Amino acid sequence: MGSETTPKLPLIDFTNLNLEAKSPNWELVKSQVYKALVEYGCFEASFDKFPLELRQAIFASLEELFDLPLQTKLLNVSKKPYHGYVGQYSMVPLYESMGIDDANILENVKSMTNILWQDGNQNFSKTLHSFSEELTELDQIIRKMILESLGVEKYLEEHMNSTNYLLRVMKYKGPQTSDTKLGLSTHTDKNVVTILYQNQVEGLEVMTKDGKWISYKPTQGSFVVMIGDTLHAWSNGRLHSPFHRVMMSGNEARYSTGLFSIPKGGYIIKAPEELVDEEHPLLFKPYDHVDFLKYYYSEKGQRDQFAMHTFCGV
Ligand SMILES: O=C(O)CCC(=O)C(=O)O
Ligand SMILES: [Fe+2]
Repeated sequence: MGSETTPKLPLIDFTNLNLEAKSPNWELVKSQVYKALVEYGCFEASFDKFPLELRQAIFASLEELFDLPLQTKLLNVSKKPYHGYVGQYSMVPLYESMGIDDANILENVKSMTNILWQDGNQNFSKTLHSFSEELTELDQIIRKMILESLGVEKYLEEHMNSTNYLLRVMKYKGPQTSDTKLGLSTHTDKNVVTILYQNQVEGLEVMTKDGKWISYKPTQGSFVVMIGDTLHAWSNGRLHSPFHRVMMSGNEARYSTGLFSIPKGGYIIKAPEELVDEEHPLLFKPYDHVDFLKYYYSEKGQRDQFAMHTFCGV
C-alpha cells in the first residue's frame, strides 16, 4: 500500500556531450534519448550551452513583449495558422502566444521587433536570436541521434533540409485562485521535434502511454524535448507523440518558449523503406504537412484528437 511513486519524465544529461561519432558518451546519451522517445515521446534535457544571463534575459524579454498593448501584439501576423499572435480565446483565456519564423536568423527576429517597437528593440532581438541559435543546435543533435538509432542516418541531410524552425513564445496568466484552471488544451504537437523552456511556474503535464499525467517540475538549466506527430509518422510509429496540456493555478504568470522544427510545404513525409516490413507494416500514407494542417485547422480537424490517423492513417 502507498508504494506508488509520482511518475517523472526521464532526465538526460547533455552537458559535456562528446559530439564525435561513436564516442562512448555520444552512444550512451543516444540510447537514452531513443529509449525515452519510444516509451514517453518526451524527456527532460539538461544542456549547458546557455549562460545564466541569457536564461534570465529570455524571461525579461518575454515580460516586456507580453506587456505591450494588445493592439501592438496583434501586429504580429502571419499567413500561416498559429505562427502570429494567438490569444483572447474563451476556451483558454489565460493563454497568449506569438511566433517568430526561423528565429535562428537575426534578420527575422529584427523584422518582428521593428513591427512591435518604434525604434526596434536590439536587446530583445539579440536575446531571442542567440537563444534560438543554441536551441537549433540541440534540435539537430537530437534528430541525428534519432536517425542513427533507427539505422537510417543516410537520410540525415534530407531530413534536416526538410524543415524550418518556428520559435513560439507563450504567456499563461496566473488564474488568481488555488483551483486548477486550463492553460492550454490537451493536444499532440504536429511538427517534428519541439523543445520547450519555461520559467519556474509549473503547469506542463505530459500523458504516459497508459494514460497517466506526469507533471513537469522545471529546473533552471533544463528543457523538455517532445516528439510531434510528423516524427511519429516518419518513424512508422516507433517514436511516441505524447498528449500534453498546461494546467495553471495561483497568481504567478508562466512564461514558456517552444522551438518547433516544422516540415516545409511541398516536402512529402514518408517513412523510410528500412522502417517498413512485415512486422512493421506502413502506418501512414505519404503526405504533405501543409495539406495535413489544412485538415487539422478545419472545424472537424480541431475536434479530432487523432487527426494524423484520420488524415493519412493506413
Ligand atoms: O507552454 C508549454 O510548455 C507548452 C506549449 C505547447 O504545448 C505548445 O505550444 O504546443
Ligand atoms: Fe504542444
